[in-house]
Amino acid sequence: MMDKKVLMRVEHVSKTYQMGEVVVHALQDASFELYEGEFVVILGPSGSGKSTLLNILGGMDSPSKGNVFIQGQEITNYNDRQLTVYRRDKVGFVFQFYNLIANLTARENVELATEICKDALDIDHIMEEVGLGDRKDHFPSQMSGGEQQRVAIARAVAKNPLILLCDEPTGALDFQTGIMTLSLLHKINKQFHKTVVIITHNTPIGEMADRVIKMRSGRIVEIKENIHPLPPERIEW
Ligand SMILES: Nc1ncnc2c1ncn2[C@@H]1O[C@H](COP(=O)(O)OP(=O)(O)OP(=O)(O)O)[C@@H](O)[C@H]1O
Repeated sequence: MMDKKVLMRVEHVSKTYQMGEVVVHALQDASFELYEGEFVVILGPSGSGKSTLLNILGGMDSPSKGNVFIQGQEITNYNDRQLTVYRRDKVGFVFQFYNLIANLTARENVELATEICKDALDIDHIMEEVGLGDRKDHFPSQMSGGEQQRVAIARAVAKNPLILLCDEPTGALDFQTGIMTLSLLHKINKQFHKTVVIITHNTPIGEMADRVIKMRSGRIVEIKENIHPLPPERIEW
């Protein structure tokens, strides 16, 4: 990384769930920073706390302990209204199963997301950038899984967020389409200088990241920097 400007800081964050008599430690004492323009993969097996961490980063959940900052502002102090604005304007979400609205076209899906946020980018430009310039008027059911995921990525990017949070974005796709999706996220990361965070249990995806945060049983067990991240096209699983 040339310029390591801190975008987010996570300090001693824990999350516990009370399940009757049992306390589940979903996340224990996580601390790390995310830099501007960085590509980060959070890697870990099922149940290791990845979604819990991503939900906290995205302001969808709050920690039981610890503090989270974005650009020096503490989001763990935000009230509900401030959290709504944070999720709406600052964070782009990409999910495993796309979560598109079935009765809206690709373009309308993107448009809807941008209508509620402040600094949205030009929709048609973004649709071109994700390779859907000629598919804008298709409905989700008329598109392949990979195309639907590209709409979801366009929707997240068009908001012009500070950070893109992606939850198993290749989880529902075959290998080839998965690689194309990762290439697109890589391009968005470089071209738009957006911080991208992917959570996955798929180890090889870590090879394309600037840094890999490894989790096990609710804890960060390793943070590894890749001096030479692999181009997504060279990843295999
Ligand atoms: N709302 C909840 N109530 C109770 N326990 C929860 C809740 N959410 C998560 N957990 C527990 O916290 C732990 C971490 O879950 P989390 O979903 O963060 O893991 P994950 O790494 O994202 O797993 P997966 O890859 O399967 O989604 C698990 O033991 C899970 O059962």
